[in-house]
Amino acid sequence: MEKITKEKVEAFIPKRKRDSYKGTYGRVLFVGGNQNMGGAIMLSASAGLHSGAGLVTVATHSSNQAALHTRLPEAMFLPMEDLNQLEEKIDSMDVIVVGPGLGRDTLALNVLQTVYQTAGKDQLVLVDGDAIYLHVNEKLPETEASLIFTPHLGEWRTMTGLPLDEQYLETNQEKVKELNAVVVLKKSRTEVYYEEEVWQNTTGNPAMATGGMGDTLAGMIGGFVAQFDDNKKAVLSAVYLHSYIGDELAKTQYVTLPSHIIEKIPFTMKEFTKTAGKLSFI
Ligand SMILES: NC(=O)C1=CN([C@@H]2O[C@H](COP(=O)(O)OP(=O)(O)OC[C@H]3O[C@@H](n4cnc5c(N)ncnc54)[C@H](OP(=O)(O)O)[C@@H]3O)[C@@H](O)[C@H]2O)[C@@H](O)CC1
Ligand SMILES: Nc1ncnc2c1ncn2[C@@H]1O[C@H](COP(=O)(O)OP(=O)(O)O)[C@@H](O)[C@H]1O
Ligand SMILES: [Mg+2]
Repeated sequence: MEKITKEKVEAFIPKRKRDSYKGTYGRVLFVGGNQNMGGAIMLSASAGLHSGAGLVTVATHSSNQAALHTRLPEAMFLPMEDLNQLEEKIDSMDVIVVGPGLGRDTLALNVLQTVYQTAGKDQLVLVDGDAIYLHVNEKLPETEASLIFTPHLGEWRTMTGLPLDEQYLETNQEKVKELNAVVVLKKSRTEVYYEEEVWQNTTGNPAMATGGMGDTLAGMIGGFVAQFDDNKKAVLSAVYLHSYIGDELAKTQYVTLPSHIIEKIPFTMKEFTKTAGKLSFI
């Protein structure tokens, strides 16, 4: 098992190109947030934007529209209930993050079915939160898209049937192979199962144990894969930076809110490119 370290992540984060524009940094669609959990998808989308995604659209329940526009004017809105609009939008996206606060009802299932059916082989779908639950418990069409799952230990138990005390590296690897996907197994030292490789995070702390923290990580991963050339480097960097920021904040904060992490993402990315205090592009 390889460790994700600061030195590696410093080398992974790309410098922005002088001749670039928002389209260069990816189009990301965030899908989730029912009437009770709009905050989950807003945190996720906010994390994606603060991570550098060029264009962010949020497909969420209509009741969340005003809150989304108030909290995150940079994001575009799409009513999640309109499956035709959702299908049309998916076509032009690079990355789709689905699941935070999605719920588990019929609408949620229809939304996830639409995402799986519509996403193509050049697209990447990150499956988190309630979308993991639905993936395991409901009948869904095969998708052509590449998949990243981001389960916490409870969700991984649901996905694999493995009780916590049987979740060894080897048993996990077998399950990952069956899934044919990348798995980010979230815990105090998060593990990334990427093809044959397993990476272990070296940052993170219990001040981060706050609702919405995983939604935030999903958004960071979505934002990073949309703009990095290499998906593996993107996933590893997001996992590391999310918890690195958590560790920095925990030096002065007893508890860390997801929105505190989100605010720090652009500053920490700048620090990691070792160009702090300079306007440095390539
Ligand atoms: N502001 C918002 O809108 C927010 C919305 N949110 C949204 O809520 C939705 C449901 O997500 P969820 O993770 O809360 O519930 P669920 O899938 O039922 O899993 C719980 C089960 O797993 C277990 N378990 C959990 N962690 C574990 C661990 N580390 N190690 C071991 N076990 C662990 C846990 O165990 P227990 O706590 O009972 O001991 C229980 O059995 C999702 O869409 C999410 O995005 C939240 O993000 C909050 C903020
Ligand atoms: N004790 C801890 N040490 C390190 N990281 C933690 C700890 N508790 C929670 N986290 C991190 O917080 C996130 C929790 O994810 P998740 O349970 O999906 O949150 P939510 O669904 O509420 O957004 C994960 O990234 C996990 O690694
Ligand atoms: Mg979660």
